Amino acid sequence: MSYSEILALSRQAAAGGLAPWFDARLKAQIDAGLFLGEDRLAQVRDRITRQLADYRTQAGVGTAVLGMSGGVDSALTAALFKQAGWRVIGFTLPIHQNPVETERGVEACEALGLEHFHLDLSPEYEAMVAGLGRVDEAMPGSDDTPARTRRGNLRARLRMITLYDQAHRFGGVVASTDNFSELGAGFWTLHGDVGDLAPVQGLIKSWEIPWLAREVGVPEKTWRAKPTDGLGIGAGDEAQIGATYLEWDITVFAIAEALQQDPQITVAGLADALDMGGDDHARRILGTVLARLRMTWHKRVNPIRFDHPLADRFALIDRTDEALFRPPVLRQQEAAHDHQRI
Ligand SMILES: Nc1ncnc2c1ncn2[C@@H]1O[C@H](COP(=O)(O)OP(=O)(O)OC[C@H]2O[C@@H]([n+]3cccc(C(=O)O)c3)[C@H](O)[C@@H]2O)[C@@H](O)[C@H]1O
Ligand SMILES: Nc1ncnc2c1ncn2[C@@H]1O[C@H](COP(=O)(O)OP(=O)(O)OP(=O)(O)O)[C@@H](O)[C@H]1O
Repeated sequence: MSYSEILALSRQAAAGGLAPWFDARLKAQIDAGLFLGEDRLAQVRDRITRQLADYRTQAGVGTAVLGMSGGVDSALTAALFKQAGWRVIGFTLPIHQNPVETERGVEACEALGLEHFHLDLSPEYEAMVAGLGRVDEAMPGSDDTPARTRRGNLRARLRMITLYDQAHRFGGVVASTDNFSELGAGFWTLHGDVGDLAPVQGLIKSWEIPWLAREVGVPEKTWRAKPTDGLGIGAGDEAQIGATYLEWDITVFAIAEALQQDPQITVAGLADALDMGGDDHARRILGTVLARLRMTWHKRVNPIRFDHPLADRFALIDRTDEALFRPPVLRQQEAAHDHQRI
């Protein structure tokens, strides 16, 4: 795998390359196998496809619906389902969208051989914003970041209402398109972005997502596109997150490495443990990453569950499902076995 390939696919090269600490760290992480080589990524792709195919036959469900935004995550997710033999139905659901994004979504449906529906949800969105205005004038009236974020989340949730309705109509499931970088950043909307099966949730956005997308036939225009939430909140994902996806992924891996070396490490001790010295840019990005992780931990365990005070009810139902009902591809033993195979 080439270092320059990672820089190109992550779009970091176009942004002027990496600052010194990130550059050195990326090279070390490539050597340590944290950034997977292309042969390993091909195995990852095959395993995900196999799991999706097994789930399809074992769970007795073969149709997936998903929103096609014109971005790489949805196109890759659709392609993986399709390769695993699913019927895949892509929905372009613009809400005051830049038409270029919608066109890319349509093009990806065509290139990947998906069935396609188009439904402009702008009127429904406007009605909802106006309706909320009856209890809260900020919703239609304010243009500050909190109001824009709330309206953005509303857009994501309106799409999800639509997709769940259509999944029911077709007797299928909603494919989830979220990735590992977004998971860490809390960069998705609760009850807006997360569907039923999430095949790319473990993959990093800077490298694994675009690499796999290119491999499985997602149009180049899409895997090269600037990542954007398309929710009208800010100027693209990276501007909103405060780091490029490559910087984000390197930093998250570095924090995990530091924790592995010293499980007692504190947030205050991280910059020194990571040898950031006087590199202000690296320290600033580390601060951004830590702040986002801290602000969003709860989203990653949503809903926060409080067990029965006198009995372990969740373990009880989990053991029952695992022993009697869960499709074999998801059972712990099978997953562990499958893990060893690759
Ligand atoms: N301590 C706590 N414990 C448990 N739950 C807590 C909580 N604090 C807040 N919450 C809950 O969390 C909610 C906030 O989370 P949420 O509603 O998700 O909203 P939010 O945190 O605003 O997350 C959405 C962010 O993701 C971005 N996004 C959205 C959609 C797609 C994409 C994309 O690019 O793919 C990105 C969007 O730009 C925005 O920055 C609160 O309203 C509250 O209900
Ligand atoms: N206009 C849209 N039409 C249909 N679905 C959409 C639309 N916008 C967003 N979505 C759905 O919400 C998910 C998250 O949105 P997001 O904008 O992050 O797209 P993406 O596919 O992740 O691409 P990227 O982040 O690279 O732009 C998408 O994957 C898609 O399933």
